[in-house]
Amino acid sequence: MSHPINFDFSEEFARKMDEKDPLKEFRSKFIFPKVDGKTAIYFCGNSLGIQPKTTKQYIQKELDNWADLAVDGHFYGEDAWYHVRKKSKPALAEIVGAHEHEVVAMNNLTSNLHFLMVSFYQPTAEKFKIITEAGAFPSDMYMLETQVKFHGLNPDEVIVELTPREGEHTLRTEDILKTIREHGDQLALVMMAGLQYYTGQLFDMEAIAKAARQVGAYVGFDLAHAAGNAQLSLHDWEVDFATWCSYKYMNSGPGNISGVFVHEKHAEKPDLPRFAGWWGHDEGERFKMEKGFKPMFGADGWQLANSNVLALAAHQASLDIFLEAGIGNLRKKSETLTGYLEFLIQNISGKSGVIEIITPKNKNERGCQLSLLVHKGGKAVFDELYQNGIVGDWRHPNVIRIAPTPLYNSFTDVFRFAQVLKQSLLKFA
Ligand SMILES: Cc1ncc(COP(=O)(O)O)c(C=O)c1O
Ligand SMILES: Nc1c(O)cccc1C(=O)C[C@H](N)C(=O)O
Repeated sequence: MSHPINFDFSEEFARKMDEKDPLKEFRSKFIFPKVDGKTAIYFCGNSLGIQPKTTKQYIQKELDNWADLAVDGHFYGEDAWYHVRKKSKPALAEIVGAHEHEVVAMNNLTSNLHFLMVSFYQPTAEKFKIITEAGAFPSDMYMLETQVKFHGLNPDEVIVELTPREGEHTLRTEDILKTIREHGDQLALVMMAGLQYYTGQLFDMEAIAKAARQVGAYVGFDLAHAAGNAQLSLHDWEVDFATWCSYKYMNSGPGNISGVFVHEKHAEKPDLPRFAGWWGHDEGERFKMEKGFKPMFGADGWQLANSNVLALAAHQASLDIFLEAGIGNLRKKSETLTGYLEFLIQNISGKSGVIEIITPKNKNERGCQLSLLVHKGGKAVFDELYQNGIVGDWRHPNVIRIAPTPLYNSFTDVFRFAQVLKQSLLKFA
């Protein structure tokens, strides 16, 4: 069992923590952006992860293959593109806690949400409701709203939003489960974030999946903020489906490829509705160019189009770093790093309460991100942080999100952030 760490306020403490950090070398594998010509302290991996130094070389290799082989690159060479999707599977399976046949990298997150809804939202007169969290990321809201309308239904009658109790910022698991049971008879689907983008709350996906199953509803998660951040066991939790993006904690580049998980219990259901394309069709017969869609086994059967090779190359550069670091080791450091950030912020805000951390205190209910509700001078405080080279993000109306990532952030980064925060509060709050 690991011992709790006695955090302290000195720079010396941060330096010592960095010295003994078993993952400290990983920082040097990344390129840090600059603010006003100076290297930034980057806490925005929850929006866009930074670039691994190896990304260029991974992409260059595929550019060379393309230049040298052109169309032959699909079938020849050590990394023939026809099978390129297989390469990312071991790392993705480890990151989300799945079997390799349950995951595949493809498309973008919002597109995948729509495609998975086609399979897992089949409303009937009896079972038609969808439970989701209130204040979900807008793309998810628009996706649900338009999916419901596509079935000729009224979103106000179908979508049940989970809201925190009066005076609280996050959801209680017991309330989520109660809502699932209350709507059980009419519930078709629970479709929500695994980790909420605004509050940083990590939901108890295992309990939610179990409750949904007990009332005969499917369960799917948007893991944009959870994949590569929290430890996940999608297979064991019996989640039906999930999807995520790779440009946040997975550092694969702006807008880069998404991933999907489909539980193996759905691996061989050719009759499950889906919007298909040739890349989901049995790969042994794909080039027969015949009528009659035969889905591939598992998540691969949800692919539509041939793989985006350059996107996958950038993705792989980052996944290889993840495999080397190990998701368990990353999570261990992450808990300590975020605990340290919390400790320093609480001390700075003190009795004034000018900063309220709305992310849950319990480490099992959060990832690396802390969401700071700034009660006074919020935007000015945020701007001051930025002018001092600290990159977090501002989320309307009054939240600063700070996400120290275990791959490339240090304890000293967190210490420096706290110092600037203290100055900024003195000036503006
Ligand atoms: C929770 C969540 N859902 C959806 C999206 C949209 O993702 P994309 O634009 O990659 O489809 C994001 C981030 O932009 C997100 O954080
Ligand atoms: N993808 C983004 C973009 O192109 C511009 C600005 C922000 C984003 C994001 O990904 C936002 C992110 N999902 C969030 O949690 O705020």
